[in-house]
Amino acid sequence: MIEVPQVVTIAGIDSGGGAGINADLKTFHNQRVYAASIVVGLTAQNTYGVQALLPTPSAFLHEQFESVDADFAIKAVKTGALFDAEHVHQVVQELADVHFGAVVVDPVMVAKGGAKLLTNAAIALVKTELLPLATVITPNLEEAQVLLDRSIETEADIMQAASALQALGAKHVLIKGGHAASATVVRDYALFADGSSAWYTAPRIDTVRTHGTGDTLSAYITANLAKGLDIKDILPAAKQFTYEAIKQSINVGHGHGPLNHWVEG
Ligand SMILES: Nc1ncnc2c1ncn2[C@@H]1O[C@H](COP(=O)(O)OP(=O)(O)OP(=O)(O)O)[C@@H](O)[C@H]1O
Ligand SMILES: Cc1ncc(CO)c(N)n1
Repeated sequence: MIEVPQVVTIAGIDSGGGAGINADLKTFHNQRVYAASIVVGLTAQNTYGVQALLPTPSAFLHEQFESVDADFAIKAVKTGALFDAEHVHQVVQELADVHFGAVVVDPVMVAKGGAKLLTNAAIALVKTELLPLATVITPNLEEAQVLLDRSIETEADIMQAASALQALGAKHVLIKGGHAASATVVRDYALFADGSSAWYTAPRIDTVRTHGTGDTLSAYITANLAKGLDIKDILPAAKQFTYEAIKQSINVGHGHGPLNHWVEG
């Protein structure tokens, strides 16, 4: 029998297939880890945006945690869209009762089309309850600004923001620069638990086909934490994988198209 690392994603489903749990599962498959999924909510969604949301009833969310915990040897977990305060709080409580290993927190707030995937009340709980559990937190620039309630303009601001997120309890911090102003490059910044840091720079790909970029990046990180790789080796590889998945674009959908999860990892 072949041993495979096992992970779980705790997030929302995208009926359009490009983001959320759907992007996670494709990335996990690409990275040859086995993935369970705990569905926090459903979205009626396509590459234009989110048309409707349906959070999972709490009792059923609990059943999913029990089912996954009872059977699998989960080595790493990823959280994505968590919808509202009740669900954030429940996920935090459920995580305390299971043994899912490394925790990657992708504090998803808004979909590419602009729809909110996290209520304002939930944001406060992500900050106070979920963030302290994070082995790695992966906010984009807007998410970092909202979590810290400050504007982030310069690279010095980004570095200070990463320190502030670490002070709130996240072990490693990766701030993603996909939404920054530069038309030529995209720069992500990592601050590690030991205080060292790194910038990851890639050419900006001129495309609107970026549905699920953040999910793909954080799922790649989760998969490779489950394999026991070092975070400092994982992050540049995660960035490269996401870059190729955007660059080698596929002709699917009419809006913010999905990524190519068949690229070599
Ligand atoms: N146009 C682009 N060209 C190159 N790399 C990009 C581009 N857009 C995003 N990336 C990379 O993709 C990753 C995700 O970044 P981004 O800031 O878009 O995350 P996100 O906003 O959380 O994504 P999502 O919309 O899926 O939530 C980062 O590594 C970023 O550098
Ligand atoms: C369900 C879901 N999760 C996350 C995102 C962000 O990419 C999205 N658009 N939809």
